Amino acid sequence: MTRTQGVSVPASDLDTDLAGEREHLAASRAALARMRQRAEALFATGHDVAGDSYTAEQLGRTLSLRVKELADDPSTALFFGRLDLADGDFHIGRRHVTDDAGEPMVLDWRAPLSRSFYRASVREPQGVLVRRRFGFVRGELTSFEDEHLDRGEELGTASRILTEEIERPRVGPMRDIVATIQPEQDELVRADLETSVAVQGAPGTGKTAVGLHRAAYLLYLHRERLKRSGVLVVGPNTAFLGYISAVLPALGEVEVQQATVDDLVARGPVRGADPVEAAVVKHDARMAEVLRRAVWGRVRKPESSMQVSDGSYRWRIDTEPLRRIVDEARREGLPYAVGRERVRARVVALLQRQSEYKRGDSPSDAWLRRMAKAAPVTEFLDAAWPALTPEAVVAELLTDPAPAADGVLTDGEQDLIRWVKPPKTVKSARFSAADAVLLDEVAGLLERPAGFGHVVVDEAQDLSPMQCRAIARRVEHGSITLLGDLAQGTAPWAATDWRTTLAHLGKPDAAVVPLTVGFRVPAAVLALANRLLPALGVDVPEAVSLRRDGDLRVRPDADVAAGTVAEVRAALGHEGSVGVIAADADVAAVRAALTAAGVDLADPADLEPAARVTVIPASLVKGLEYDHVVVVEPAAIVAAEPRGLHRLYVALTRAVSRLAVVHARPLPDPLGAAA
Ligand SMILES: Nc1ncnc2c1ncn2[C@@H]1O[C@H](COP(=O)(O)OP(=O)(O)OP(=O)(O)O)[C@@H](O)[C@H]1O
Repeated sequence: MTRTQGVSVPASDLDTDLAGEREHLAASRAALARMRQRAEALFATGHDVAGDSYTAEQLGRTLSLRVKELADDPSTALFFGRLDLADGDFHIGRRHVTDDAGEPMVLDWRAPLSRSFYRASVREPQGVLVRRRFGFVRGELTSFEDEHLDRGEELGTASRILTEEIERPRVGPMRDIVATIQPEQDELVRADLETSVAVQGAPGTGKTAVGLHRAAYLLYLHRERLKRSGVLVVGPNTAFLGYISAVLPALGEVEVQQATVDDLVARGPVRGADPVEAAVVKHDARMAEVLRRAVWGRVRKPESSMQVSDGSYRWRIDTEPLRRIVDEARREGLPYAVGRERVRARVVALLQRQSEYKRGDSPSDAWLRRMAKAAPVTEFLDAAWPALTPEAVVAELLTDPAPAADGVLTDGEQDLIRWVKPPKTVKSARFSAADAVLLDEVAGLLERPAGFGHVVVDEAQDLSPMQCRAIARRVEHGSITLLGDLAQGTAPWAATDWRTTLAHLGKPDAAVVPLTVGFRVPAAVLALANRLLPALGVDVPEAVSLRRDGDLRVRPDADVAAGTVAEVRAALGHEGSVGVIAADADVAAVRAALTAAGVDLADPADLEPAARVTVIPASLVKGLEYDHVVVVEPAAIVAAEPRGLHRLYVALTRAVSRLAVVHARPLPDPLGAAA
């Protein structure tokens, strides 16, 4: 049963220790149940104790979240580690558990003291005498592993419990890694709230895991502040967001917003589509200047004086003061819509001064409001500083780009974005996904959006400059954790260096930190994928796999469908999930072949599917992983798009244990040469 490493104690002592730990686990579980009961009782009486309905609602919300947070999932370990320090020992787990007297039974992994669990080493023991890691099987404590740092014992990545955790078959959505966060990951997780950082990591180095744990850590440390502003996780698509959606709730965090960039900028349904060449222009950083001109180009120099009557008197403001008001407001650098109201307020202030002078006392608030809405004031504003909507600005630009784009975009680029058939009204315009990003840029010029305290951006290599700006607007006063791999960039505008991306995100000075230890892809599989790296045109460090176990098969087969069925059948002989990745256009045929062969297929959108086999288009597989991956016809995946080799690199690096490559056509060059 129990085998601890590096410790020379008799087996009976180990058993005693294990029994003691199990007792502590049972007592902690009971204490947690009592904490939950107390929270539930409070929840039930919340309405009676709250003074008014608003407070009752707030209190009810807080308490119901608290009840949710205190849920005990018997299948996961309540604690996974222990630190023996000179002045006592502490169990480290997913959340604080206290006994009835308020004494800690389990420390939250995010507490300052828990840091040593992840970082202490023989060289820097940080006061730790012994670090103990626990092994669990289905929530049952079955083993532990001690490192006597005080005696120079240190396991590092040789830890059996770490190895077992990494090699555990994957089923269902992504899991948290609190029990086994590695020191270089922990450094990123626990960076200050003010710190923005870009993490360049090869496939499977734990970037997504780091980003999610960082969000949980920041929420723990800055709960109140971040509750007000919010934390946002941006991912590449909804399949990915579904896959990661369980991690933060498992860590007790149920209030983090998760969105794709498209969700973030959506103002209405996407009803149009762009040819890729047009999308490339629309996503280019120069569009920011074009749109700035399109908006600010609407401000006109006042050409005439204004006369306003309040029923008793007629007031007049000359052209010159009106010009001054407009010029000054322009120079103040306010958002456009705020500037318009500023101009209105200053015009009314001039009228007020005249009235005071004439009448000898201040006009009433009602008078001020009436003047602000008076027809001549609004007419003046509409001419000098017209009210705008993002839709109207973008529609006008796409109908006739020249006024705003001349000198910024070439004639050819203007032709690409010009509508062939302009819509009759702005309302009937069929805006595309790329247009939504432009609409968002304009909305940001008109009014500043509310910002988040922290934003985690995953798969960031695929963000366009304009998408980066959309995120930047929402995190101007907050910080960013940027996660990505330049080698996995598949968008036409994919980043080739992080500095440029960071600049577009408004965090030009953020550090770029590499992660190179691979926790997913076995060494043999990684060796195959790494052959593609020199052809990908980016300068990134290779991952070094922690996994020696995996298996790689390359299967030339004139009948790809039959070969795929055979590989899937072989895969089903092992435990775990099976992902079949094919070029998007081939997916239907692959599904049909497997179904005809009697293989049950899971719906890719189903997070806890009954069937183990999922057929997934290459374009949607980013960020996901399966125990066994079958890549169908690499040549077709490469041929499907300009950055097809990058797409293939992504597909080949989804395997946790085994990869099979089935092909009838020759393998793409970098693979074929050495296969
Ligand atoms: N410290 C760790 N302990 C155990 N498992 C880990 C650790 N770090 C990462 N993993 C596991 O390795 C796998 C890959 O992690 P993750 O998806 O975060 O990598 P990634 O760098 O985002 O990969 P990709 O570039 O392919 O999106 C996941 O199953 C994750 O749980």
